Amino acid sequence: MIIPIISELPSSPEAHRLLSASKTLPLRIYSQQLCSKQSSFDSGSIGLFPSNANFSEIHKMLNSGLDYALFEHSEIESAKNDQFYEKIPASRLGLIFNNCKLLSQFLDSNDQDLAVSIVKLNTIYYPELDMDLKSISQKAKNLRIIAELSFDTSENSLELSLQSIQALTNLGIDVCSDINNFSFEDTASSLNKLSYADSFISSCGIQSDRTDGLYTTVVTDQMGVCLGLAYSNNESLKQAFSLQQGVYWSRKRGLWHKGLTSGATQELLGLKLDCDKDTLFFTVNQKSPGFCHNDTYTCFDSTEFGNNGVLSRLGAVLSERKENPPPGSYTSRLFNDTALLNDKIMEEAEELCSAVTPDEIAWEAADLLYFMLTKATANGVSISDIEKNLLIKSKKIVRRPGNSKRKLGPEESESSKNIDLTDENGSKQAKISPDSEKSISESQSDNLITSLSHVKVPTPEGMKIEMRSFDKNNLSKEEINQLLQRPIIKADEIIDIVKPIIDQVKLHGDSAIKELTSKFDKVDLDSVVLTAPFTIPKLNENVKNSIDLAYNNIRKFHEAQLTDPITIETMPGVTCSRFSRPIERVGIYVPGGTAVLPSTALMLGIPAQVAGCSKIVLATPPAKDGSIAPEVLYVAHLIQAHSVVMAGGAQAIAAMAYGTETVSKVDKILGPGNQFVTCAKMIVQNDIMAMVSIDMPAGPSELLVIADMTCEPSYVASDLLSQAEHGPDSQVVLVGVNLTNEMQAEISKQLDEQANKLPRVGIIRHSIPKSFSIQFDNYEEAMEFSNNYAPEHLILQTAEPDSLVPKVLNAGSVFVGKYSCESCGDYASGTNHTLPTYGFARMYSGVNTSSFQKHITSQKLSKEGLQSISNAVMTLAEVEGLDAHRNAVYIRVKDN
Ligand SMILES: NC(=O)c1ccc[n+]([C@@H]2O[C@H](COP(=O)([O-])OP(=O)(O)OC[C@H]3O[C@@H](n4cnc5c(N)ncnc54)[C@H](O)[C@@H]3O)[C@@H](O)[C@H]2O)c1
Ligand SMILES: N[C@H](CO)Cc1c[nH]c[nH+]1
Repeated sequence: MIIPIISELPSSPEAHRLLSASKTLPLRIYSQQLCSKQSSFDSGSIGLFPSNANFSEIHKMLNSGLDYALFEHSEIESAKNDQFYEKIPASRLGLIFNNCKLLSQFLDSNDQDLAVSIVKLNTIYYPELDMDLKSISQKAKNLRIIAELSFDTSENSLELSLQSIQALTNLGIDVCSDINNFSFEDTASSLNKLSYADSFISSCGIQSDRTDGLYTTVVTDQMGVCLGLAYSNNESLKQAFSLQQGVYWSRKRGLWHKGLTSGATQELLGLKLDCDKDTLFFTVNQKSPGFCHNDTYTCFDSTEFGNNGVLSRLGAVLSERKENPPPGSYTSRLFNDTALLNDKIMEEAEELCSAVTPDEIAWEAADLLYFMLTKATANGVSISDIEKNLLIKSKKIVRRPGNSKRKLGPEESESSKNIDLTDENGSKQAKISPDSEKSISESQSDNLITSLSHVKVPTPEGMKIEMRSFDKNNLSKEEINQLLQRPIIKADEIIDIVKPIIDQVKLHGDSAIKELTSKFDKVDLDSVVLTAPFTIPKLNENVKNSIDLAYNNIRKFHEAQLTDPITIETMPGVTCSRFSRPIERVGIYVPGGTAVLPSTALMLGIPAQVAGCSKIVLATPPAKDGSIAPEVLYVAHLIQAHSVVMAGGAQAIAAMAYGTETVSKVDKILGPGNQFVTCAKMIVQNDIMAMVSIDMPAGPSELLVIADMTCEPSYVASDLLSQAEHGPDSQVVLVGVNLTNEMQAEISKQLDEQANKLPRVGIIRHSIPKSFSIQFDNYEEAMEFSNNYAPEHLILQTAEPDSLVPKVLNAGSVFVGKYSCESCGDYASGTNHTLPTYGFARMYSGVNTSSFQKHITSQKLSKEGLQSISNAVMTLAEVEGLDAHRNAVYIRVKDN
């Protein structure tokens, strides 16, 4: 390929055109002077330097994307600079030799690897006479050899020069020459210049493998999205190169300047050949609507970009929003509100740091990408600009150690026993001192207000795992209110994911469930439902006995919740009663994304069975091998489930809400789950067509422990960890009543020690920094805080825990005294573990027997009863202007 040498900035339109054409070629050489004017380099840039050049400058350039640094070999030799070869990495070094002999000698005597060599051929070159060059090209297999032609520009010699270029190309040697030796003008030869387009053709070495002699041409955009296939020949290629546009050879119509009539032109950005030089690769900036004759962006997908081009599409949409902001567009709002955009970037970055599972990480990374690209677009930076920088960074020869700018080193925490949560901008979030006096200065409090409930920085490995610690005496009312809040859930974004899933299941039933299960759970199901009787693999005896014990206790407690009908005579002859009836068809969701939960199957199935529901449908995600855990199947058998739906997430909820070919429709759906499950429950509950109700909205698990000086520190720590291990968003709270610093330090030590021995310590490193302890002076204040927080689980580890129970106003379930650990309630004591979270304990109860029942009232009035109530009913009906109501009484009493 031809490699132009560029020594000065273009001053004429022709020079500009030559320069921009040079940038489409794979390589170009810049003088030192031009190199020092560039802060970053396009891919394929080579710099020409004297041997006494400042090496730190050259390093900077290599770090900024310069591909190779070139030096005159003779200068290095004469400078006797022994360390020269140590200064530039061999893979980025090139040497210029004055003739073939010198290069040959260098190759024979020097074990120095080179990336590039340039051999100066000072006259018109006749390859058939130069045996040296032939032998060098065979000898130097891994070395790129470039011949510098000093053209004889007399008219006859120009033709010879083109022949030389072609002959060198055939030897696998590139040709470089000063860009001023070329011209795009038709009259190039009369100007004593070489035609740049002809030189390009002669040097590219393309050969057709087709009978019609055309060159297959792959066309992509800057992001590598394939737009389609076209054909070229020498004529079209010359046009493409000289116009810097997409010009091809149509097999039907001949020369085809893409978009000349439709306006969908292409700016040519890059031109290269494939490995065996029979296919061209054009990189273009495609103008709208696109490359395809069907007016789509690519020829391969009717949806414009297809899956491969999602980032391209996002880039295009962002640019479009910037140019033509539609009213009410959120992106346009971000363009105009830099502070909001910066806040969103920080928020999403923190969420990405907190993400643990691959799904969460992909989700959060996508959010962050959107906001990052919005910032880039707002400032005129395109995705290909970002890619260019990634490429430059990948070429760095000197790298920083890669330490974070955040002060989170273990040494620092060891020495100061403080965690200094300094954010990327250097602003303090909160200074935490577990063993020393807690204090939050005035100046910190502003930051604290935004960060108290939203600390998302996980504890790095090797650092002490500890909760943030506060004293209510150092906090304002507003700060205490901040602590009571749970993290904000991004409902809109989750709805955008869940709604299409529900619609898909509604529309395509079982086949949609199979498709979604394959997508999200990576399981290909043959059938969606297992129907009773179930085939249960043999269970370990101890496991089976434990499930049986739990079943009996939970059943006893839930049977006790069955209520007798109420019958009462409100007035003589007026009898009112209330009785319960089971909800006939119920769906119970047993989560299974990160853990198998037979205990949740017990907690939901037993009250349903006790209530007498006639059809219990259990849904749970299948394991990777498509099976359902034997423990869950055993529980399904114990609770006499009608069927097991082998699906999870929103698709399982939709299937039970609407029914499919094999999944039975239900009247109520109960059970916990992740944000997709919860969102789907909320959506189907609001769809009148589904006619389905739900138990309650659910969120990540929570626990609040109230402890005084009589508590056992190791028990407190173990309880906190038992809920912190559920998920990265779980929150645990220690409410201390007059705990000394020593006691707090002991609980903190126990927490760290126990956490580090747990297999789920990775999750705990996320959940514990989101958790906190807070100290109060008395039980009243502690209870008030707990009631305002409304925890899912409340543990009382105090001297007289029973005395605090009457003061509990809001909580899902209470665990009284130091032996009542929360785990017992999770599995086997008898109470239910499906409980309201997120503060919903203020108005919701946990799942219980009545969750599976409805209560029906009835009444019976005697003649006397009607007589005695009639005046009141008719008067009130009159007040409301509802005469038909009044008349129904009047017609009965008028004759008496
Ligand atoms: N409050 C309680 O009583 C209680 C009891 C047990 C579990 N939990 C909670 O339930 C939750 C269980 O969550 P889980 O994820 O382990 O199981 P899950 O069964 O709730 O969710 C798993 C399903 O989510 C779907 N899903 C995953 N990624 C998705 C995506 N990107 N888009 C759409 N759908 C996707 C998949 O279909 C998968 O089957 C946890 O938060 C846990 O703390 C609460
Ligand atoms: N603690 C959970 C309710 O928040 C339930 C559970 C299931 N398995 C263990 N625990």
